[in-house]
Amino acid sequence: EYHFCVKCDAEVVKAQWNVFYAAPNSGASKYMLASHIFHRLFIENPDAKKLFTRVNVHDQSSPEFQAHVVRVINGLDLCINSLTSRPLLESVTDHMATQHFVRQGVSQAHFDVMEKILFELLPQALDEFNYDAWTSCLVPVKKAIVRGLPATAESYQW
Ligand code: HEM
Repeated sequence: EYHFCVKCDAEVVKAQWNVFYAAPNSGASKYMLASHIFHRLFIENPDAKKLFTRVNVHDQSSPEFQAHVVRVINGLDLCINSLTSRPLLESVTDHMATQHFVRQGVSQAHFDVMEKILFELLPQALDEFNYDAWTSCLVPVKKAIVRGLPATAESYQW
C-alpha cells in the first residue's frame, strides 16, 4: 500500500535538501523558509489561520508561532532524511498522520496547497532542485500523512 520513492531519487532529494538544511549557521535561512511557507499558506487559504490559534497565529512573530514554524520545518526535514529507510519513513509518516488527524479542521486540501507552495519555494531556496526526484519522493509522503484526513474542511463529520 505504500509506494515511496526509489532509493536513487531519495538520495538526490536528501543531498539537495541537506546542502541547505545541514549547512553551518543556517538557522536564520531555515526559519525564513519556514515562515515564508506559512505566509504563503495563509494567503492561499486564509481560513486555515484559525487552525493555529493555539500557537498564537495572530502574532506570527510571537515565540509560540515561531516555535510552531520550526517544528513544521523540522518535521519536513525528518521526512526527507527518512526517505532512504522505508521502516523509518513509514513510522515517521504514520506519526505525522496521527499528529494531523487529531487536529480538527485539517484536510487533504490543505496539504495539496502546502505541496504547491513547497514546489514553488524549494527551488528558490535550494541550490539544486531536481523536480522529478522531489515529486517522486514528496507526493507519496504527503499521501501517507493525509490518509485518514477529510478531503476538505467542509467534509468533516463532527
Ligand atoms: C510539509 C507539511 C507539514 C509538515 C511536515 C507538518 C508538520 C507538523 C508538525 C511537526 C507539527 C507539530 C506536531 C505536534 O507537536 O503535535 C504540526 C502541527 C500542526 N500542523 Fe502540520 N505539518 C505540515 C502541514 C500542515 C498543513 C498543510 C496543515 C493545515 C493547514 C497543518 C496543520 C497543523 C496543525 C493545526 C498543527 C497543530 C498546531 C498546534 O500545535 O496547535 N500542517 N505539523
